[in-house]
Amino acid sequence: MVTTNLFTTTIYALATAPGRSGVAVVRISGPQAGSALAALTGRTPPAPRRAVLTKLRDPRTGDALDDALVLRFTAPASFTGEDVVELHLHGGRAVVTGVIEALAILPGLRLAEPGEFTRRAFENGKLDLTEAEAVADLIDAETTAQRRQALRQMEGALGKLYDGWRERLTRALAHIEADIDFAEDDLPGGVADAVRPVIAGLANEIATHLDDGGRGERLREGLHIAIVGAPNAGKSSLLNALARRDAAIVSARAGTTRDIIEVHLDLGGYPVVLADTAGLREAAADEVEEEGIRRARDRAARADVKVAVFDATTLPDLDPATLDLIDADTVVVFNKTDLATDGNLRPGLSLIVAPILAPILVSAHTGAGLKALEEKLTVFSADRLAIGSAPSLTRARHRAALMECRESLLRALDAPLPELAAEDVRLASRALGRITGRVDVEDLLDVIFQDFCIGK
Ligand SMILES: Nc1nc2c(ncn2[C@@H]2O[C@H](COP(=O)(O)OP(=O)(O)OP(=O)(O)O)[C@@H](O)[C@H]2O)c(=O)[nH]1
Repeated sequence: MVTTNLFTTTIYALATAPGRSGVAVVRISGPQAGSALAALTGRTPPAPRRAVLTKLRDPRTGDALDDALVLRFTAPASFTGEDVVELHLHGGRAVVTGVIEALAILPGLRLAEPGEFTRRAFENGKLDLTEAEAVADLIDAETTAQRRQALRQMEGALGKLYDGWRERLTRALAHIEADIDFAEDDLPGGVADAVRPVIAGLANEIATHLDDGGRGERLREGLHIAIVGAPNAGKSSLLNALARRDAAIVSARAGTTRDIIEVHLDLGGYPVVLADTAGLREAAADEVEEEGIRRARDRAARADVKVAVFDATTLPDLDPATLDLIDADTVVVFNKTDLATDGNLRPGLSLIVAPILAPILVSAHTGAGLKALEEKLTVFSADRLAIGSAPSLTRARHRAALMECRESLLRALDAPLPELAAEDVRLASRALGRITGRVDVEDLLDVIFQDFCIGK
């Protein structure tokens, strides 16, 4: 990775959300940042890291643009590693537009691309790639658990773990290469006994790290929960009650929901994508409903957790198609308990015997039992998403690189010649280096940083 200042152009962008706000921050980064500030204030820039209230003027007309708080950081002690200026403006549209237009005419300055500030921070050696990704995750974090994971990764937890592994591989490689250089005879034989446990141990650690149920990736995206059940069981009503808004259409006509309806919820700090699905029945009214049922089954199969809804008024009959979908990842719900009788509930409850599947009695109409349902879903979410003491990988690209690394290590252990083992260890080390961006990642950068917004 390059650690000197690479860029000759200076970039600027609104770093806060567009639109009207109390304060809007425009960020400028690059060698012209200080002179851009001088052009707007008509004075020499203030001392670094001291907030100063100053008048900003259009350099062409002298027109006052704002009374702003300005802050300057000098390279390399800044977020990007370059000279950086932050203009804390009054967040009116005309103020922001005036300042952006004034910056646009200054020589050597241009509007930043999405993610370009963070990309410069990476390219100037201020962040590794996992930390840069965590900046995007922190900005996107909608729940407490997501924020915690992003902060931990931004502070370098994942990068340090992979760098530590890479260091161990570098030492193992040196050992293998020394064996090759100093071997008296050209005897066949793979990895020396001294190095073997290091490589095998690391392959095991990587396997454990990979075998985490995808919790880091799921925590970023949200746990997928699908509500399934017979037509008219009250699935849409339940989704609306949990979302506290009318996201799905409710009607007394069976087969109302035809496609998947999704809502994003925060359940006890965990992000959840709750999906309403078409009611399961054999005889679909038409091909649209048939397709809806196919999608419902598909969603149920892919969901992390299912909520199987039964209409309590039809107990002790249990819809067989819904029963079929129940497994250990299912929360069973008897809905419409406001209408159900003892004659329905008592025999109904005795039907589902596994304690983990104990039905929760709810009424989407009165709200009875919804708290218990939310609590149960929160327990399921915590079980699948809670972050442990070791950091979790958070992206498919981390997973792919770690699998590649592990495969190379296993090959190294089986290699018939030390030269071949050395090559495999080199490949393993390179796979780890690609996660943190320590080696040849030029092709990845556009993909990674395009997910950022402008100004980040
Ligand atoms: N009394 C009572 N009625 C309910 C309850 N939940 C749903 N309903 C009614 O049951 C009917 C069907 O509700 P929906 O939420 O549309 O059921 P659904 O399972 O989504 O139906 P499909 O879209 O056909 O699969 C509507 O008339 C609702 O008002 C409940 O807890 N109590």
